[in-house]
Amino acid sequence: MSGRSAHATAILGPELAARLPEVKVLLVGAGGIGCELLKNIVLTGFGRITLLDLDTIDLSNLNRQFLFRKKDVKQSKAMVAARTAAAFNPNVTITPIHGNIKEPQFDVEWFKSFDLILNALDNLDARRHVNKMCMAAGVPLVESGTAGYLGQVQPILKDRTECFDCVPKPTPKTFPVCTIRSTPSQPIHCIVWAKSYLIPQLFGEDEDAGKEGDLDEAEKQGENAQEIATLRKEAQAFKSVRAALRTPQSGSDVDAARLIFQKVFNSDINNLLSMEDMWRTRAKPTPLDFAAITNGTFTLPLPLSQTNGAPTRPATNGNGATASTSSSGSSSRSDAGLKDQRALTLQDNVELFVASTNRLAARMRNGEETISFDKDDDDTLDFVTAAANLRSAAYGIPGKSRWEVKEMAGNIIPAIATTNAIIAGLIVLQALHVLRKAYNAVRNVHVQFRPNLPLSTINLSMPNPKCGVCRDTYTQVLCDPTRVTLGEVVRGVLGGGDGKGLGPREVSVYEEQRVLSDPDWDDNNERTLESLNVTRGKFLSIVDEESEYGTIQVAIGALPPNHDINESALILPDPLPLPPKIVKVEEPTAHKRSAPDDEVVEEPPTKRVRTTATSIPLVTPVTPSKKRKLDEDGILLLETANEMVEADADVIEID
Ligand SMILES: Nc1ncnc2c1ncn2[C@@H]1O[C@H](COP(=O)(O)OP(=O)(O)OP(=O)(O)O)[C@@H](O)[C@H]1O
Ligand SMILES: [Zn+2]
Repeated sequence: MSGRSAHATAILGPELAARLPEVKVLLVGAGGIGCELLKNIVLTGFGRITLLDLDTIDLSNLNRQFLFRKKDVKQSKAMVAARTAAAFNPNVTITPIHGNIKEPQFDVEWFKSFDLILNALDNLDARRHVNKMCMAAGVPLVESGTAGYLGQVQPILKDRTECFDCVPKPTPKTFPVCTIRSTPSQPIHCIVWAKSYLIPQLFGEDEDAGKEGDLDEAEKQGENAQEIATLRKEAQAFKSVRAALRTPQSGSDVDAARLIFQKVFNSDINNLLSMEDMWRTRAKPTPLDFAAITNGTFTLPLPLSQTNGAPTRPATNGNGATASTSSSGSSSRSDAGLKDQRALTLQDNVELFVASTNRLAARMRNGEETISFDKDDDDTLDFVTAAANLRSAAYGIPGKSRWEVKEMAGNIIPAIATTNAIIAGLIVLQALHVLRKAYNAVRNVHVQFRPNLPLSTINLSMPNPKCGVCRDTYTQVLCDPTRVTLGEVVRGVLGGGDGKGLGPREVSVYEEQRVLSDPDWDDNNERTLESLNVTRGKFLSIVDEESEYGTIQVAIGALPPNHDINESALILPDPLPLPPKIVKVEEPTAHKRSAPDDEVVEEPPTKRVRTTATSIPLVTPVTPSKKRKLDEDGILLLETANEMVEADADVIEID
């Protein structure tokens, strides 16, 4: 045997090796795992690869995403990775797509065009989406993820294994709103405040979007009324500050920044201090004085070594370990270590606050309508670092370096190239088992931080019978959503019964968490799918009201390009779906769904809420839009103290 594929043929066997060039594989994500994996599959001999990623290359990717070079920064990850890896093997065709996997054109039909899907993603939302599409399309998926030294590979085969949603995922870390807004006690509280409260207030969409709703709710929940009133006043005062940021500067550049500083680090804190009750059991914060800090005369009541702003405080590195620092006099900065890892003095933080505020204000004046936090956007990261550290100083909380703030605010664990490489190798091994249909060999594999047992494998579990994703019955209609109505689709899919579909039954219909109809409410039945925003790539869930049959998930696809306009605008599946009868079982203990969060329903536009807990996974809580936005960032502001979560658990979300 000779030639490029000799080794692969020897290892894989001639049959599989001969198939690989024809296998159509979709790789979703060209980041840390994606780059390693693309290299692996190209070299293994996969011949028809579609690579999809929505992002462009960032400088911070270059340490591990080795298909990229500095000259590629800001270019599409998918395009550059495809170009680089294509050169590794002349027999490969890589089709790059610069796009979001959730876009409507990537519908079930499109997923069906692949033999295998490989996920190399970094967020739950996209993973859950691909999982559902694979369940609908019946295509095997190999799911993966890493977090620092830890990693996991999970092959997902419809009806044979658990799907990604069979086991509830931990919900992101949450904090009570009052801890964030008035009584922070840890650096993370100040970071969350800067990132999820101050930035939206100053640079977000609408001055009071959501905030008042948060406070109304907090009041209803019996929070301290005086505190709420103070927080309300605080929110009102933001209006003038927002205006200052958006109007062309007349006076000194420092003006707008100083105005914000004065408000948030002085007046607001003074207001809170006026509420004596609040400070009976906790240390009072200290209002900061802009002028005194800049001219070096400001002092904090707490020992400086314990707080940020300490002139000779040891610098901490990214792992929280202390690094050696210069101790040359009280006003010298610690220039030891990288710029990002330097401990910042109070003066440094004020300077950084002014500079970053001005940069952000300039962006707003140059036409950026809103700015939100992005860990890779230096201006917002500088702003959050400075604002969080200043707030920490006021509250006697230790400060954090820019590097640490980036980690904490971005909910990130530093990626380790080696873990990604190990995981990418394991993905290929599992993918080959799947292609061989060697289902007995397929395993969940974990990479763990245990030197004597770095890898462990787990036999695959059967699907969770209660899973609201993989236990549903999937079908597809092809239609023109501008011409077909909800009623037509639902009636069509249910069919006439007698072996031709389930037949007319009492059903409720949903799109994600939105109720579109139920047995007592058919207002939407004559509306077109488009008017209900149910378009290509989305699913209609038809839920049997009697809970006798499983849920039908109807994927909405486009009519074929050659479809005659005079023909029906709806092509129904043939045969019609026949969901299985639900076998009523006692609540299993091993596979509990993650109530109560999963059971929360979003209020539909019609003010109807679904009354029964069904098999659809419901993860979006009832929230005003602002809170929703924060949720997406991985952080929830809770309204009541009894929703309190353990205060000192870490906030890192492993996804
Ligand atoms: N919905 C999506 N559609 C397409 N690609 C996605 C989607 N969500 C995430 N991705 C991609 O998945 C990849 C995940 O890679 P990785 O975890 O290494 O993240 P990264 O953004 O490159 O690195 P870091 O987050 O550490 O800066 C990223 O390239 C990201 O753009
Ligand atoms: Zn499942």
